[in-house]
Amino acid sequence: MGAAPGAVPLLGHVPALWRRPLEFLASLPAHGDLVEVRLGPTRAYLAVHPELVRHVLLNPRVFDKGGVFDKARQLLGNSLSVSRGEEHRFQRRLIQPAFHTTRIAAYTTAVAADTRTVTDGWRAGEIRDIGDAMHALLMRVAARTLFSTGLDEDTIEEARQCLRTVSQGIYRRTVAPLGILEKLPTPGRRAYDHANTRLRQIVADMIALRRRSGADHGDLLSTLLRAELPETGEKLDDAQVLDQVVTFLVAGSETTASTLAFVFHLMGTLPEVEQRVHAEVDSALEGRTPVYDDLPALPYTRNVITEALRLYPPSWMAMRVTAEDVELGGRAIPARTMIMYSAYALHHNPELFPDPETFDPGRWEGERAARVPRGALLPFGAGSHKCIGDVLALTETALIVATVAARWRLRPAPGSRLRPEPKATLEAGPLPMVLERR
Ligand code: HEM
Repeated sequence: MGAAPGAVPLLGHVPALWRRPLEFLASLPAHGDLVEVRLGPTRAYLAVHPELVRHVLLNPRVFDKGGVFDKARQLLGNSLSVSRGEEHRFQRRLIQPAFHTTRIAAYTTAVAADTRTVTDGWRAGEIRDIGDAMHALLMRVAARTLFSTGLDEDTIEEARQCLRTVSQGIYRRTVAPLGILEKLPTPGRRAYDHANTRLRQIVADMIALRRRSGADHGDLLSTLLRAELPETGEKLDDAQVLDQVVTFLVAGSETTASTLAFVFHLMGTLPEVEQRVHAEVDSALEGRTPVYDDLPALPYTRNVITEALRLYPPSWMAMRVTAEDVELGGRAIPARTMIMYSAYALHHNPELFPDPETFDPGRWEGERAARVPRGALLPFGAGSHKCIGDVLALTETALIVATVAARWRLRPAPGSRLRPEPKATLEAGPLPMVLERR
């Protein structure tokens, strides 16, 4: 157990966390398994060792999603991501079947077609920002997964703009940076309120429409509206479904879009990786658009995605608050102490991943994959709050990568450089890429 160096008077490590959070977090494993970080007058801890992180995440009663999540609740309602204890168990049991693999195969039947529709609008030689392009595509895919064909183009684009504003607003009001600066006046409050109201209205309209028609469209919304606990027959009411759907949009869109942007950037800068993906996609698909059942034939593509999630985990940091006095990593920690864990710090720790800054999809093959320590790879968290959308996100990502890679080669525009931006999610930042037809 050690303390992070470089605390400044009064603010402690807040300036370091605020100005260069990724570098700061990645530097902490050198100081112990549990590292003390000073947030102004408050002591917080970063759990560094994967077993300590697991211990924190597998004991949600003691390491509670308190504090910041109370604020998130005002914004997201009492949905899966913010509920705790009994309420969370109830919601998770109701909702989990909606994310069963058999459902995911059905939700994702149109991913490749949607990707084709979007990329058919691309022109060879033009330059597009890959982050923007993937966000727009992902929003279309998310709308289809949730609402089948229910949303028109303009509304999807409007929802996307609202979602951007809402996600950034939630981040500013809850996490950034660790609740300290949240007390400062935040510009754009009105824009946030407007975007939040409009986004919820769009989703509420879809729910009302679906209730009136009563039809099962086989999408995520239909599944949620019909979900019921077998023993009690309890269901979610419309307000609860609304909160869950908005949460899925907030939790699932930028994370998945960022992953895709990183994957295409990495492929564009590493020709040997790109060639292997192209060869695999060409031989597995032979010109067809991919579906869920094709994914087992794309193992290298999956490893590229896993390795991108390791190097640039969209959910780069999260936290818990101790509900009582506890011992962690041999240290007595009082109740109401913030315990952080960072997928970024884990994934960039040379003790866990040799040569951590190197993009190496081969880490996920055979023997080498078996040598990765338990809990070292954590892009989707762990325990009862583990990402419910993990398989959906990986499926959508693989289908989109395969569909795009079958026809396009994306090259970084001259002079562009990757500068990951740790915001609500770890974003790829501006990344103009030149589109070339294969
Ligand atoms: C690459 C894409 C994604 C990444 C990296 C990601 C990451 C995560 C992580 C790390 C957590 C746990 C946070 C914590 O421990 O506090 C989480 C929770 C969650 N995610 Fe995801 N996620 C992704 C996509 C999605 C998608 C597509 C959906 C839904 C459609 C989704 C819905 C959720 C929900 C509802 C929770 C809260 C679960 C609970 O508390 O029971 N995520 N996600």
